Amino acid sequence: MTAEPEPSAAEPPIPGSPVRPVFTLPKTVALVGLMGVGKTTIGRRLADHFGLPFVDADEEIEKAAGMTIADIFANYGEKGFRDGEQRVIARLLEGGPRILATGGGALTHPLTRENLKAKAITLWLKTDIKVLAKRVANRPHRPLLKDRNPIEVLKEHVKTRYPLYEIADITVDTGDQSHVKALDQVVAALHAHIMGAK
Ligand SMILES: Nc1ncnc2c1ncn2[C@@H]1O[C@H](COP(=O)(O)OP(=O)(O)OP(=O)(O)O)[C@@H](O)[C@H]1O
Ligand SMILES: O=C(O)C1=C[C@@H](O)[C@@H](O)[C@H](O)C1
Ligand SMILES: [Mg+2]
Repeated sequence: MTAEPEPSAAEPPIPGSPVRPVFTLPKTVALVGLMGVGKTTIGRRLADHFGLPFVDADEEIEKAAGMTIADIFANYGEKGFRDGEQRVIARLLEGGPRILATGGGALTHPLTRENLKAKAITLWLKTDIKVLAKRVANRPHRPLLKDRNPIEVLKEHVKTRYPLYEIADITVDTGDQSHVKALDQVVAALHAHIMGAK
């Protein structure tokens, strides 16, 4: 599959494209949800929309550890990874508003849940696991999928993680739509949330 080009801040709006509301985000927006749902790719577009910095917890963990996520899992196990992830997310929640893409399992750590809930607007990106299974197939960098059938892993995650994602302030089901449409949904949901909170 060819990756979609990342949006550029310098690009003019496409004539006839939907006009998205522009408003200010009072705090960091943290995207949570299963692997492959779009936290990174929609997160980048969301940051571009608001002119805010984008940070990806998975990338920051790799930078901090000086190794890939697969190697962290191999050397320290999932528990070691979650502890590192907890510290990195705590650091990323300090400072001004930004868009934060979390890792799919970040909310399994109680301190990460607490911290995200206290310091960010949490937004659960959700879509059918059949769509996710197609997206994550043949991507060897996710250690939890190594030698496993993606749909089986995703079914397990629905059972164990959906109750955790339910703590999110906002839920957006993006279906199998394009990134552009998914971004519109996310911006509209944030707008409604922030207006409702005023
Ligand atoms: N709404 C969408 N429409 C089309 N493709 C999408 C959409 N969302 C994500 N994808 C594609 O699915 C793949 C995974 O997306 P992405 O890396 O953003 O997921 P993620 O939630 O960050 O996953 P992880 O938890 O593993 O980091 C990418 O190839 C991305 O382009
Ligand atoms: O769903 C998960 O537990 C994971 C998702 C990825 O974002 C990475 O954080 C890592 O591969 C673990
Ligand atoms: Mg990601």
